Amino acid sequence: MAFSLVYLEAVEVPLSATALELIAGAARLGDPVAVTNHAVTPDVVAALGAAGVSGVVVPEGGNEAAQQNFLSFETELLAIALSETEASGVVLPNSVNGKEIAARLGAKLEAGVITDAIDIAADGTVTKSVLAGAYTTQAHVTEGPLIVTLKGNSVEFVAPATAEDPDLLEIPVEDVKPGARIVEVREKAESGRPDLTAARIVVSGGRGVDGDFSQVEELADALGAAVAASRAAVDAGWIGHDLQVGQTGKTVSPQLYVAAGISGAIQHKAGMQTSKVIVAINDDPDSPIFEIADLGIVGDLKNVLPQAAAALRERS
Ligand SMILES: Cc1cc2nc3c(=O)[nH]c(=O)nc-3n(C[C@H](O)[C@H](O)[C@H](O)COP(=O)(O)OP(=O)(O)OC[C@H]3O[C@@H](n4cnc5c(N)ncnc54)[C@H](O)[C@@H]3O)c2cc1C
Repeated sequence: MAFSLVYLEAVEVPLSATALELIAGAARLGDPVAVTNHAVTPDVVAALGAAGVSGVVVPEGGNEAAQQNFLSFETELLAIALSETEASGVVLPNSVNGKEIAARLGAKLEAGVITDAIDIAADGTVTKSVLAGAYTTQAHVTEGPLIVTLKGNSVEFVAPATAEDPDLLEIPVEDVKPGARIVEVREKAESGRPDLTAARIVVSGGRGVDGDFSQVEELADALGAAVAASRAAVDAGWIGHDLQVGQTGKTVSPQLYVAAGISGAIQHKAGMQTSKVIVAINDDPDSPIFEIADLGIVGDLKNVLPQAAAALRERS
């Protein structure tokens, strides 16, 4: 049987559900060989063997270089592991880092990359859920080994009847020349507001805020709510990406979602339409956001938001 690689970001005993699902995904393509960017203990190797992994690849001499190299170290490690094992594909987690490594590896090897996979078939056909789950598509790479990032909870892991006794291969990773260097790490200041995905109330602003989130924040603070945003507001640089709601942002389902100056594009709705009560504030009465709103206020958010915040403060 041909080999496949599975990239594991962290491996410890017991193996996480994510690691086991990734191993199961890789096993569809071949005999799985685990690759990780740090040294592993014998009990980790044994646990990987029990999960059906036939080989474990780690960097020789540890991963000190990995800390400085913005994932080019991991990319290089996987590229060498691919050439050593002649694996038919690499399965990575569908995380930010997993996708970044997949993209770098694809560019380096001129190989096809498929992200957001929910299934992998033995012939390399990959199933993806797209447009906020509205469609399922199947894709096949046409160049190089298959590089795929697999979403969590999509492939079931079944423990093999017999454990493997994996070989541990330490690969020297050289010549990783960083194109950039981290010069300072600053902790983000706490906003004091609830975490967006756990908040019971969310006040969200879109392009309609026109660069000024202060009134959105004022209403959020009067309600004890989290602040969120549409992608238009995030792309304009008015607020951080971590607060984006929607298909390519966070999915929220609070008791109350206030959408101010947001038109209600399908990609935004994908992240908030299961909210219990939706209040929309928009100056265009024909805006699609009103189709899903429980309460619609047609008006300029610059008038509506401060009035709502003042009324709430009077009550408290
Ligand atoms: C692959 C893909 C993924 C995407 N992922 C996301 C995602 O995760 N999240 C997301 O949000 N979008 C996403 N988008 C973008 C999405 O299609 C929309 O472009 C975006 O949601 C629009 O943001 P908006 O509603 O803030 O802006 P607009 O659509 O421009 O709407 C602004 C609204 O504000 C109203 N308005 C203007 N001024 C005022 C005022 N003073 N008072 C009251 N109302 C006012 C306008 O009437 C309008 O309805 C994605 C798009 C693609 C193609």
